[in-house]
Amino acid sequence: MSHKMECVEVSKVFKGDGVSTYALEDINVTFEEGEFVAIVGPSGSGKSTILSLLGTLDLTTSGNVTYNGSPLNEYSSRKLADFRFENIGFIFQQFHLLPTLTALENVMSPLFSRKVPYNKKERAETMLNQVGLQDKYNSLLSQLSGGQQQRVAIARALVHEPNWLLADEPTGNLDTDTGEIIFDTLHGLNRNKGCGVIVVTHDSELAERADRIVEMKNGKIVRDTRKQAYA
Ligand SMILES: Nc1ncnc2c1ncn2[C@@H]1O[C@H](COP(=O)(O)OP(=O)(O)OP(=O)(O)O)[C@@H](O)[C@H]1O
Repeated sequence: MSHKMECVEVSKVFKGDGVSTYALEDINVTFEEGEFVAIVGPSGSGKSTILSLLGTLDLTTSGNVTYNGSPLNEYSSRKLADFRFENIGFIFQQFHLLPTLTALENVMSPLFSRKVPYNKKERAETMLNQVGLQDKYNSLLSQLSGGQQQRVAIARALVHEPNWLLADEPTGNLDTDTGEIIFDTLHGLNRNKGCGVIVVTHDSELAERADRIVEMKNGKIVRDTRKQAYA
């Protein structure tokens, strides 16, 4: 099975107070299995919206998002939840972690209600090791720095070994050096695990490190550039 994701004639309209906003307008784009993609563009251009649709956190107004050719609009909400668990990991600018739990508990949290054929604690420890937090298993989230918290968020997003990691401004709240470490962590996971990464960023220097840059403006893709593999 291929893990190709595709937007086919996708539009997303938000209606409120009698005003309709086209967040996305007739988007056609394909993301190939294992790609490392940056989505850039001005504020309000539709970057977060496309990420939400790819991750099935929201539905299209028209058009379809397909996974391995299968249209996600036709999935029941239960099937979508399973689809997300199997295929999608999310990270956000604000981490969305639980401050009163430890790093290890946060990483294990997506597995709490799931039956899985592996040891949950060992899996969570492996993930924390991969992001360089092997000495922080039992630290409370509130005791960690912003960069460490984001690394916990990455470990949590990857704990179920998704085929895609979708990241919305994961370096937005961090200083430049920490942002680079986070970006390099994502890159390493992409290279070593073959997990596709789509990252929304305002930072054009970070975006330059991706294999492909998709540029958005006013709900449309205005440029799509692929480059040589990251050295
Ligand atoms: N829930 C919503 N209700 C109404 N309008 C929305 C909603 N979400 C997004 N929009 C509108 O859709 C457009 C695209 O928003 P989106 O968040 O995708 O942009 P963005 O490129 O991610 O911006 P930023 O870089 O500021 O996060 C904007 O005009 C925004 O105001």
